Amino acid sequence: MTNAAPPPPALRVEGLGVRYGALVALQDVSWQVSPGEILGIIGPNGAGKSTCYDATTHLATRSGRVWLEERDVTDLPPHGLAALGLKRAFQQNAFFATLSVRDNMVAVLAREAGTGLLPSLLLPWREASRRAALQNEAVEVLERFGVPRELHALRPPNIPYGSQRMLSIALAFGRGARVLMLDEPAAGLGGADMAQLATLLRRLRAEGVALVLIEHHMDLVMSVADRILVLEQGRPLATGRPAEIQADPRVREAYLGQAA
Ligand SMILES: Nc1ncnc2c1ncn2[C@@H]1O[C@H](COP(=O)(O)OP(=O)(O)OP(=O)(O)O)[C@@H](O)[C@H]1O
Repeated sequence: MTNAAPPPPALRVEGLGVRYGALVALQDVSWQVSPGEILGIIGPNGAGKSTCYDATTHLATRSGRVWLEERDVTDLPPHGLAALGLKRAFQQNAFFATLSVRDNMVAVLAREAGTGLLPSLLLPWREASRRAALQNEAVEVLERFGVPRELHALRPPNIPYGSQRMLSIALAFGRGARVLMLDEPAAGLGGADMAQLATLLRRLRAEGVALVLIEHHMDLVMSVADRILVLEQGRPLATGRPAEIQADPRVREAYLGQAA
């Protein structure tokens, strides 16, 4: 038997720290997530979960280092990280409210496909076939993320809330992600939508995507996550498998007890 080295994590962060003036919002936070793994990040309100995302995706001024696979990407800007496959969906839905669901998706796919304006102007027939291909791709991605075809011509504010959340994730994923970071995707979702979300997360994991999930909805995070990191007051409190986290008295005191 050979002792093959384990594959590198899809994303690794080390010693992340963020200050807002005198407030230390995040201090010495390290974690990693592998391809085909779901890491849950939980903690009480104000524990630093979203700040941890901002630090990872370089939306905040921070200390520490970030590696995507084996590449040190600490100094890359957020769009540079996204171009390498580190994608993030935000807590608030963010759409172009005046475009249809499908055209929102087309806009993301077109940006990622990155064809310049000049070829479009000089070769209009090529532009028409490119648009048709993007529209087909948009329909495929939307259906894959559980946004049914009958909603594609509507504007996002006019579709059911559960579909809006799935659309947000589809828009973040775009043409693909190595690492997908979701910030409270289950917020406001009811039973059937929650089940659909859990199925989607498991499917993406099975496809090899590394998922990071900030979530207050304990049933969801405990049922889908492979490992959980608990933050409290900007610091790591515990990491482990869901059952270990649920049994940890420090966590129960800091968070689960409070949530009960
Ligand atoms: N832009 C900012 N300027 C100043 N303080 C901030 C800023 N963003 C976050 N904070 C503070 O940093 C701390 C961590 O906030 P953060 O939003 O990361 O917590 P959280 O764990 O995501 O909370 P929640 O579960 O309520 O979303 C809080 O004390 C918050 O008030």
